[in-house]
Amino acid sequence: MLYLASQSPRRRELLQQLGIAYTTLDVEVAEVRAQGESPQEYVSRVARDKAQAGFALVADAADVLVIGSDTEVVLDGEVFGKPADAGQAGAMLRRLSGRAHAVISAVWVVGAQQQGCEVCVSNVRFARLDAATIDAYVATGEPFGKAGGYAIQGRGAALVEHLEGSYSGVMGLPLFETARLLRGFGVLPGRVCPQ
Ligand SMILES: Cc1cn([C@H]2C[C@H](O)[C@@H](COP(=O)(O)OP(=O)(O)OP(=O)(O)O)O2)c(=O)[nH]c1=O
Repeated sequence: MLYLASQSPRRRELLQQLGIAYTTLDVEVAEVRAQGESPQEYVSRVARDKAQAGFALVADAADVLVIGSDTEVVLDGEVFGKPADAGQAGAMLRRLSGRAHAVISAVWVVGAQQQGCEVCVSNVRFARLDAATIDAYVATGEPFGKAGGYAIQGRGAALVEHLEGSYSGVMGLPLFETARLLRGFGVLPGRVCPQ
């Protein structure tokens, strides 16, 4: 039985693209970067925490696998989570304007016998945004609940000049990496051949 430990509608929608049956679990984990933790270590740890919190809810059932994922925007070593209010959203978008940033997405699969993870890093360059563009975008409400205060799958697409990496990873669940991981657990058939 496959579970997705996520309340994110984007992740639920993305996982459906792989054509596998799964059930969602609502988990709440603290997203606080520990001292000395690199952005990548932090994102991976939070994704693992989510998968493990989900696993704790269903561990009694047989053959359980739980997916957990986390996505953060990173600029100059600083991790941008989800903006708490319009002021924070505007400040994040001003920082991202005219520059490239990394979007790190980690996915963990946790089972009783086995666990594994993949981390996906994409590079996103924003166009230079004037104050009116930022204010109008924040006013749409789209930045809320999104790492870095934008949604590439929504109106935020108009801010993104260039993407190198994984579109699904930026959106919240890197599907190539997730599928590769699930093949390793026998949830999907076949395997990805080395180059
Ligand atoms: C950069 C970017 C992020 N996001 C979203 C994906 C994630 O939902 C969110 C990052 O927050 P997360 O903390 O990774 O996830 P979440 O709290 O929304 O969901 P859960 O922990 O229950 O799984 O930002 C987009 O939808 N589009 C984007 O372009």
